[in-house]
Amino acid sequence: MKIRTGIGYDVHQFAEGRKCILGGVDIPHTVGLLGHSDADVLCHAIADAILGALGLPDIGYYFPPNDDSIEGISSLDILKKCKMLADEKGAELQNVDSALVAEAPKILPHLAEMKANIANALNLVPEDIGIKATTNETMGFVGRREGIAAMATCCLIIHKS
Ligand SMILES: Nc1ccn([C@@H]2O[C@H](COP(=O)(O)O)[C@@H](O)[C@H]2O)c(=O)n1
Ligand SMILES: C[C@@]1(CO)OP(=O)(O)OP(=O)(O)OC[C@H]1O
Repeated sequence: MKIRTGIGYDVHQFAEGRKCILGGVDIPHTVGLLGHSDADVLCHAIADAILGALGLPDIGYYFPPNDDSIEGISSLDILKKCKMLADEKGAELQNVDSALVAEAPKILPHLAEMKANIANALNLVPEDIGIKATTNETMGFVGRREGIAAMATCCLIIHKS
């Protein structure tokens, strides 16, 4: 048995006319997030944390940004793929922890729904999913409201030798 951890980080910029989807929740906001996918920066950081813990290549390897067939893909489906890859490796995901850095929108009112979505995609329970949010105290690109950053960690147990 092996215990492994992973870390993931992602950034998406704000853009007019896009949705602001975080943890699979379409959060009402004046601008949305730009991306080839649904641009769910939180799910992308979590996906990379899981892939890292599995010793696999990163999200862009499995979901190339130049692949037209995945344009607009739901990042919850990306998490489902990560769960499948974990299953194939005999890995049991234990928990995910994460942090969003954004001046706006307010994340707190949506936390429960976000945790439920992510837990559902990964076949975990909401208590296994940590999500924190903080502003960047007006500093840097996040502080200027140009985008959102997310970071995530995870822990898993690999049962196969
Ligand atoms: N986008 C955000 C940012 C923050 N929160 C919540 O507000 C608390 C205080 O944030 P500070 O950056 O001022 O320390 C933070 O702990 C979160 O609970 C939020 O919901 N959405
Ligand atoms: C899933 C992908 C697919 O294009 O999503 P993007 O919206 O391009 O987001 P990014 O975090 O820049 O890179 C991950 C990509 O693989």
